[in-house]
Amino acid sequence: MSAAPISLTTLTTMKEQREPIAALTCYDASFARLLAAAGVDVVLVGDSLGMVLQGHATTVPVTLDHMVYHSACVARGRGRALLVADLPFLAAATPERALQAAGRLMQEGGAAVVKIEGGAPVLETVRLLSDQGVPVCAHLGLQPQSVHRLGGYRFQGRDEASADAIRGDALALEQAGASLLVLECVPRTLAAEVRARLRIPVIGIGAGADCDGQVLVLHDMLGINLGHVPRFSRDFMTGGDSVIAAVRRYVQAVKSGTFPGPAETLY
Ligand SMILES: Nc1nc(=O)c2c([nH]1)NC[C@@H]1CN(c3ccc(C(=O)N[C@@H](CCC(=O)O)C(=O)O)cc3)CN21
Ligand SMILES: CC(C)C(=O)C(=O)O
Ligand SMILES: [Mg+2]
Repeated sequence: MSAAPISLTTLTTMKEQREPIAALTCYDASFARLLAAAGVDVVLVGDSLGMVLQGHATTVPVTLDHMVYHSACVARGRGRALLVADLPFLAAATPERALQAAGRLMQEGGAAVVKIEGGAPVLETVRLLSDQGVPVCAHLGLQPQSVHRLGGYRFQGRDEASADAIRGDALALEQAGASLLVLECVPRTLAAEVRARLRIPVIGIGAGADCDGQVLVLHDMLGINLGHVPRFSRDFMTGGDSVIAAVRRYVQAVKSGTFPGPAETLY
C-alpha cells in the first residue's frame, strides 16, 4: 500500500484512471486509524453521527460544535486518508455563515474538504468557499438535512423533471468550484450520466455501481444498527473474523466493482 497522503488531485487522477474511490464515514481516532490501515481513501465525518452515535432519528440536531469535535478526533488518526467533514443543518444557510463554519472545521477540526448539502440554493456559497481556498464537496440527491421537508428518506431523481434538476445542479456546482460530489439515493443510470459529464469525482451512496467511488455509513457496513439499515448498504462483518478484515473486504469490493451489486441497487 502506498504511504503517500491522499489529496484531491489523487482522487481526480483515480477518476481519470477509473480506480474506484473507497470512502467510509468515521467519527473517532481509533476507527480512523483502522480505516486508513485497511486502505480506505476518504474518511467522511458525517452528520450521520447524530443518528448512529447520538441516537437521534435525523441529522437535524447535530451542531457545528459536534462536527468540529469529531473531526478533530478523526484528524488525529486518519493517516493517509483524506478528511471530509459535513457542514451540519443550517450551517450553510448564508454564505457568510458557511465560511465561518468551514473555517472552524478546517482550523479546529483538521478537515481537508467541507461537504455541503444542496444544489441551486448553495451555489453562491460554494463559489465563495472555493474562492477563499476551502475545498468543497457538494451533495445532491437525497439530502437528509431536508428530511422534514421531504417527509422521509426517499430516493430522488426518479422522474424526468427531478433527474434534470440533479443533472443541472451537478454541472452548476462543478462550475462554482466544487471539488467532489456525493450523490445519495438516485437511480443508477442518473448517477452514471452525472459521473460521465463531470470532471470532479462523483462518490455514490445508494446510487449504483457506476460512480467514481462509494461511501457507506461505517456502522451499517459493520452490522451495528439501531433497528433500521438502508437496503443499499451491505454488512461486511458477515462471516465475521475482525473489524479490519471487514473494512478490507469493503475496500476490495469497491475497488473491484462488486459493491454495490444487484441486491444493493434499488433503482
Ligand atoms: N445509519 C445510517 N445510514 C445511512 O446511510 C444514513 C444515516 N444513517 N443517516 C443519514 C442518512 C440518512 N440516510 C438514509 C436513511 C434511510 C434510507 C432508507 O431507508 N431508504 C429506503 C428506500 C426508500 C425508497 O425506496 O425511496 C430503503 O429501504 O433503503 C435511505 C437513506 C442515509 N444516511
Ligand atoms: C452518508 C454520507 C454521505 C453523509 O452525508 C453522512 O454520513 O452524514
Ligand atoms: Mg451527512
